[in-house]
Amino acid sequence: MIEFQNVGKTYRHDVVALKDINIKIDKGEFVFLVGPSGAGKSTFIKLLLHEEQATSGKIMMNEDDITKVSNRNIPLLRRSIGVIFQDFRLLPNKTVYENVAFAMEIVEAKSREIRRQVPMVLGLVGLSDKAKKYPNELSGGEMQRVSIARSIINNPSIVIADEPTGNLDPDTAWEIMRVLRHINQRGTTIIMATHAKDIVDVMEQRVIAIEKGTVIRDDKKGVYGYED
Ligand SMILES: Nc1ncnc2c1ncn2[C@@H]1O[C@H](COP(=O)(O)OP(=O)(O)OP(=O)(O)O)[C@@H](O)[C@H]1O
Repeated sequence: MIEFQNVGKTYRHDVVALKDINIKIDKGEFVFLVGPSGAGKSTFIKLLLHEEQATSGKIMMNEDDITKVSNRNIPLLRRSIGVIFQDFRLLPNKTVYENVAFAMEIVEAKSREIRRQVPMVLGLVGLSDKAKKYPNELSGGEMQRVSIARSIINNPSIVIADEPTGNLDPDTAWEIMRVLRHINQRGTTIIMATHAKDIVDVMEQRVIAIEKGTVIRDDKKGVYGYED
């Protein structure tokens, strides 16, 4: 469960990115975050990851107020959240298998666990036959599936996807959405910031629209609602 209580974020020089945000997201929800460029979507995500500090308010994640988390515990917080980016961010000198395994190595998982989990998760995203390939031998859709595998390998309760289909053609984008929906159906909360109108309109999931730093819509089965 995630809850924003009266959350505001003002950057330097009085740039107000978010003001008085009140949002509750339950475990297992699939949420689209939409809004024009500069509306505050990335800031919302950065606050969840503790990459930026809220200026006011509380952000509850499960039972904890993460605005109060100590520096020592930030890595632990980040581990409970998987992240997927538009530009994949894979390690070019590691194979598909190694890219995913690396996310387990940094949390000091046992080798036996790694050997068991990585093939399972690669199977889940449909990449079992690409385990030995390097990122430059993959298509965009395959690279994004590696990044999804990496995001879920440590079993986070939440996955945040920031424009995950932004670099993909429409068919490949839908492949990625099927994988994300599958992960959501296994119980993982998904928060996806996107400008992909077609995807939002067809998926009929919760849509939170942010404009000029405030939530202007929050619909259970929402639509994109913009022309771009
Ligand atoms: N580090 C920063 N310092 C100062 N202002 C910032 C910083 N990051 C973002 N902003 C400002 O905060 C506001 C919200 O930006 P944010 O990146 O959250 O928007 P966004 O909705 O993610 O946009 P996009 O769809 O283009 O990614 C904008 O006015 C932006 O210029």
